[in-house]
Amino acid sequence: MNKQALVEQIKKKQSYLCVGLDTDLTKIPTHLLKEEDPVFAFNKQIIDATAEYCVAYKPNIAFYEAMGPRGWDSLQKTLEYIPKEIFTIADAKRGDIGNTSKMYAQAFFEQMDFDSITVAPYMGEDSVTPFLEFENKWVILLALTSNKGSSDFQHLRVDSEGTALFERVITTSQSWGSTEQLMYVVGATQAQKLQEIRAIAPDHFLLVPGVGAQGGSLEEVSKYGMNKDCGLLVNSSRGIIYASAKEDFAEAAGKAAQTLQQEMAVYLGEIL
Ligand SMILES: O=c1ccn([C@@H]2O[C@H](COP(=O)(O)O)[C@@H](O)[C@H]2O)c(=O)[nH]1
Repeated sequence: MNKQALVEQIKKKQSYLCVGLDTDLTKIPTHLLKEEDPVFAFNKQIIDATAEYCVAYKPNIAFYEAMGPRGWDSLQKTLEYIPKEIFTIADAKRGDIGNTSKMYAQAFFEQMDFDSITVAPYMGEDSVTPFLEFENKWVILLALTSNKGSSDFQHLRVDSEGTALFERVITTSQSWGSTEQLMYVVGATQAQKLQEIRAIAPDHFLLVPGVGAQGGSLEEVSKYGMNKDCGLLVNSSRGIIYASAKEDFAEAAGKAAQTLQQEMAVYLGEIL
């Protein structure tokens, strides 16, 4: 999907919500365990209930890999079920020597037809560029993550001017790909850094996980992170898909997604 189509969806739906499909067999309602593919049965109902409120879905690949071949099958069925106009993110956090990254890129962009993949920047340019060789496919590079451990490396000062490693990741990688194919992950729990990030990356889309279960503020993320195109995809996984553990789980997920979308419409009203 290209940037124009993504921005059009955001305008049309008045939403920059990404629903995280982190489907865990131990957390889904027990009546679904009788289904032939409980994970797909769960995801299907979640997608039906939330599609009108979101512009992206982000299955975290770990939840599917953890189930072995059955998990990959559930992932493929889920991907095929997602409406074509909705942006898809393989949250896989890959990246390796170029020769291997090329294979990861083929797996997620050709075999599975995801629109984007999250990539770790740690191995540098030649580990990232193989993912950038696919038309209308996106790399979402980890910049400043939402977890506590982000302070172990990402905030380290890398020069005498006090530049933080996450800032260097952003400035250096900008020459690897355009704003039409490169986004950055910035955790919602790091909203206080968003103004600094916008100063060095005014035009890139940011994928912002951490609203909901991790306590990030949608208001702060929107206030400091939006750009002229919106420029944000804000993810919530557990806060939406496990809004209820009972038979009404899909209805509850739809309501949780709608609540976030309605708040987003207010913030979007100020710029689009
Ligand atoms: O910095 C990061 C990068 C990725 N994630 C992923 O996003 C979702 C968040 O799930 P919640 O249930 O809404 O907390 C999950 O897949 C993480 O692996 C992140 O949280 N932070």
